[in-house]
Amino acid sequence: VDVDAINSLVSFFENLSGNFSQSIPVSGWNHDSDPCVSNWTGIVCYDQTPSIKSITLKSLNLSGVFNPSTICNITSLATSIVVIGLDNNNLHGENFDAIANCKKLTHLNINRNQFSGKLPDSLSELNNLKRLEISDNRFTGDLPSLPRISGLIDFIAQNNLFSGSIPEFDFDNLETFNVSNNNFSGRIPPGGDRFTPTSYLGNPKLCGVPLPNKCKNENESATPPNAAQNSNSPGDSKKNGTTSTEILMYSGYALVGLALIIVVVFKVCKRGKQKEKSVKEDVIDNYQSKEEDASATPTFVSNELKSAVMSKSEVFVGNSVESAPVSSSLIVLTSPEVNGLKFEELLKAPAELLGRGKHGSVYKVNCEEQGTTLAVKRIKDWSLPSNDFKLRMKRLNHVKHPNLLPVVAFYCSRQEKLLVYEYQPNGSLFKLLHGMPMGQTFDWSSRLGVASTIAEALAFMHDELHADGIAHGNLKSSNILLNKNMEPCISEYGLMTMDNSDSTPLTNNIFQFNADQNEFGFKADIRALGVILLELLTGKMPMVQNNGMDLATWVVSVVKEEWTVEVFDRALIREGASEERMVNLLQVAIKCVDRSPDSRPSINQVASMINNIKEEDERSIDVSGSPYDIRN
Ligand SMILES: Nc1ncnc2c1ncn2[C@@H]1O[C@H](COP(=O)(O)OP(=O)(O)OP(=O)(O)O)[C@@H](O)[C@H]1O
Repeated sequence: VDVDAINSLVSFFENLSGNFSQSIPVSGWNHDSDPCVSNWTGIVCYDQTPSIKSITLKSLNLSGVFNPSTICNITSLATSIVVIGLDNNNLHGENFDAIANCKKLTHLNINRNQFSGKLPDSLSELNNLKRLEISDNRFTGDLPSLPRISGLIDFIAQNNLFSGSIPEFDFDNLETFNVSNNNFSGRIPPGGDRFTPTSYLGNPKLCGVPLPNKCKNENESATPPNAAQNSNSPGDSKKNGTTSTEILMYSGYALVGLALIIVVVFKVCKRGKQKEKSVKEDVIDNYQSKEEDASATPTFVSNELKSAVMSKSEVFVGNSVESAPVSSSLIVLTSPEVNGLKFEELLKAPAELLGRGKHGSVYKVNCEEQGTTLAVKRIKDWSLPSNDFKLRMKRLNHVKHPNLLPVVAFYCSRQEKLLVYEYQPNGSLFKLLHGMPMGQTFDWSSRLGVASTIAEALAFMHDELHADGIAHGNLKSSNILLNKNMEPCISEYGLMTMDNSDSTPLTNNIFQFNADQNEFGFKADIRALGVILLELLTGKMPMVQNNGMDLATWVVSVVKEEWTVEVFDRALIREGASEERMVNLLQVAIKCVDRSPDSRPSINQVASMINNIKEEDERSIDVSGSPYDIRN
């Protein structure tokens, strides 16, 4: 790297760190070393030519000034840098418009800093920009004409103070778009409804689809459904000038609403009184009415079940699967956490809905007596003979693996089927991958660790249960839960009907397998694991993508076009994960999702391929490799 470039980089860093007034834990960034030879912190260089490819200095508590002129006015840097990442510091901006000279820039990330004022118009001259992240700052004023950047894929600008209207982006080209929590006003431009309301929420004067508040007319700004009519802020003259017809109309609505509320309250009171009466007559009714009282804590089961249980109250504790009659009893399997658990306690415990899946709902239930928190799954539409169910539970109860979440108790009657698990406090892999706040990273080695752990656990289960024909049947990232040590655990093994992603007809009864279906179940698990690997690699959700394809089909089509690197999660690219090993894992995933079940590898082959990649990753001291291959 030439001397001019080194001097400029040093002054760039001086500015960032407030002229070295802070001590920042970085190596290099001095006049005496070469950024590419001495591996300056946050610098990635090209392989062939010793020039700077990316500068990433995030979360270093830098509280000086980001002055792009120091680097973008130096030709050798301006024509080589593609990534600038400075997120999560305390930086202000200076000479920001010089950023336009860094013409090769594809990624600019300055999320979570202290930038204020207008975004410079020159930003829209960055023709190569693909991802612009400026969220959580204090930018004000109109957005520059960013739609001029034809290749922009991600625009992340939430939590600022931008105002004016949203420019007409080419929304079809955007993958991520977020302008929530700003002061934008007016109609959301055409095509903006490709994104969900969360991309726009928190802009009270914004209107139109996908937001619930409709625009009044062509040029009108927002009319939020519950907008306070007494707003007297400047610019609200239209609202203050509400016509008498409108006042009459709103009063009419209010009167009708009031009448409805009175009728409902009257009915509720009447019902409450009737209940009160029966309370005195019947113990079970007493229990029910208490539960229905508005002040009672919500629980998770129906009142019919409660009465049935309260009247029968059979509870079997310990390893009682063999001996217990199945109907109307909670069968507590071997788990020290829930020993002594009584069904009544479970039923009465406060419950909170965690989510509804295809096969039922899951509740978080706090059992104070046991000092434990459980997750109870209520299964819907499960017409399985109780004895088959009991047999399967018995078999599954004998196969234990540290990364497999066991059922700790279950209940099975004609009315209800419940599965009880220990509550896992750290959510699911799905949430970790797709529900994390922007910028929070799930790094490559952790992803590889998760992949290998799941594959190992699945291999163990397949080995143990192959002869019984019990595959997982519903493997997906929302069924991979993270325990208190953040280790992945497979949940719901062998309990559900299969997710029929292979479009092969299946029986409804998971206990009546023939040989082909047996094999099919295991092969379906391999495909499901392949999809999880693809989620880990791409960071994308498994469902249908914007282009109408599911994740596996999309990845395979991109790879066929030889655009392999395009599929990887940008967070991994930014982090500098080894492209070679990502490609290796991608190859494993593609084998797993092969359309033909017979062409898919066995779980032992998959586990061993992933382990090899992981071991290679651990061995490598990959400090000089170029992780970036961003196509221009
Ligand atoms: N033991 C548990 N601890 C913590 N959260 C759990 C537990 N079991 C399930 N959950 C969470 O509860 C939510 C609903 O789970 P559920 O299994 O019903 O959904 P799903 O996996 O999307 O669908 P399904 O399994 O029915 O096809 C999910 O977010 C899941 O991660």
